[in-house]
Amino acid sequence: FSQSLLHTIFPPELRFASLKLLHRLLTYFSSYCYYDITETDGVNTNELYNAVQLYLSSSASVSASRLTLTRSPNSSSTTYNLSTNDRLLDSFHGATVEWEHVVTQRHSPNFSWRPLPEEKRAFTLRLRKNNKHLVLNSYLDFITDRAADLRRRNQDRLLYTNSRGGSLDSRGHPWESVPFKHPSTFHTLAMDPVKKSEIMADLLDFANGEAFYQKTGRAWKRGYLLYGPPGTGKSSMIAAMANFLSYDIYDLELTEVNTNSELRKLLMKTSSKSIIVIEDIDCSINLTNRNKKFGGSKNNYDAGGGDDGANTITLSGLLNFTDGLWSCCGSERIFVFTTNHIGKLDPALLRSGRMDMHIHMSYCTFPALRILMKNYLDLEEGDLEGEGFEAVIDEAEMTPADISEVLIRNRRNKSRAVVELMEALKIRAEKSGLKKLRIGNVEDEEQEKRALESPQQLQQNCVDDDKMHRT
Ligand SMILES: Nc1ncnc2c1ncn2[C@@H]1O[C@H](COP(=O)(O)OP(=O)(O)OP(=O)(O)O)[C@@H](O)[C@H]1O
Ligand SMILES: [Mg+2]
Repeated sequence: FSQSLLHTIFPPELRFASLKLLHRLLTYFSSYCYYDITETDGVNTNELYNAVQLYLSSSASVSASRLTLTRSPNSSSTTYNLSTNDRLLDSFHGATVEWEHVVTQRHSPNFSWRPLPEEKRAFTLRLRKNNKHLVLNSYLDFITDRAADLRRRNQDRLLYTNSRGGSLDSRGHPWESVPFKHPSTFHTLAMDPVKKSEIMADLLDFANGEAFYQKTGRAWKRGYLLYGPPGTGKSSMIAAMANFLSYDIYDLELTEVNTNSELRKLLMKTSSKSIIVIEDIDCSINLTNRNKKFGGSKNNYDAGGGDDGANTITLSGLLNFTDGLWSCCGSERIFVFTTNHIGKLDPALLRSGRMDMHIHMSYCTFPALRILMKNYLDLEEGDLEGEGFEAVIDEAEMTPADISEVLIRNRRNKSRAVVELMEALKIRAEKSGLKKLRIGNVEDEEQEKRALESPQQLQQNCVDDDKMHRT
């Protein structure tokens, strides 16, 4: 009505100015004030938007009349969202507020640095002016806490990966995510119980240690290095950690990252309460020389700090990622590196304070075997006594993965499982005993042999040796 009135009264050049004035007047006399919480601030995603969305989805499921329901692929939880431009009333400490979900089409600019989403989304919060102090202080904090709580309790945790190789999705995220549903827990993890409870206590200490980290001036993060042969449960351990603390996992594929600055950007886009994982760190990139640029020319040396202009990723870039100023954007982060060969790693990665805990995932030990037997076959401690497992298990050097293979195969017949496992262990123990014996003897006998044997015989021995090693 006012608009058409304006059109008739004012000449075109004054219309815009008078419209603005009218709007101001209306705002001035209105008893409400409005807060827009947009999905992005132009560059970064707005955490508050996500928090409001989650918070409203919990109360929306009961009180709103029209909702948008979504379920992402593989997820087991439904998300309720306010439909486009729909409203919802909420009350906080006796004050009533109104939320509206505003979605508008974006007029795409002719030129943009990166793809922008087609729609602009925002929540608008309307409340009475005299309740303003409530919102600015406690209501928004309340929503953020509540959302974090909800996320942890009923939403699937997420497994993120940077497999897209540096390109961003339509919302500007470098990470892709799927719901994380790995069933591994500390209960199912077969390892020395004492070491296991040490790790669990360490994790709990970390998660509850905000005040401690604050007091000591340390960034609230922790690093674990898991090392050991393949199939000893390094990946299972990471899943167990995530399930234990209810953290999200960021699985960082280093080979997909081209520059140090890309690495930094990836880090900036991780959320708190998360585990950042780099698997097989010795294989991802050649991390032997701290100063050398990988893939770049050999004469090219990095000054030591993270070099932005470089087209390659360096060890110092990686160290800055875990350790430098950037590592504490956000908080409550756990870094986990895994490797099969700890000897191949640069000492810079191993020095104290960098990776707080080095965890050796060893071949299956007797206490670990007991856990596997209990989980796979429901055999109690007493059932294993007198079977003689203790005598061979350490010698056999079988991984928990190998052992669980045997147990799965025979899970319907417990006694056969025990017998078959015993056989397998004995064979392996014999072999590894033989191997050790040979290695021990090789040095003493080598010269003697050389003197006695013909060149052909010597060659044959080498082939046999090689086969033995491979088996
Ligand atoms: N300690 C363990 N406790 C229980 N199960 C285990 C353990 N170690 C291995 N397994 C079983 O073996 C499989 C392989 O283990 P996992 O992927 O965790 O090994 P890994 O150490 O990460 O190996 P890689 O070095 O090859 O990545 C798992 O699916 C799991 O079922
Ligand atoms: Mg693994």
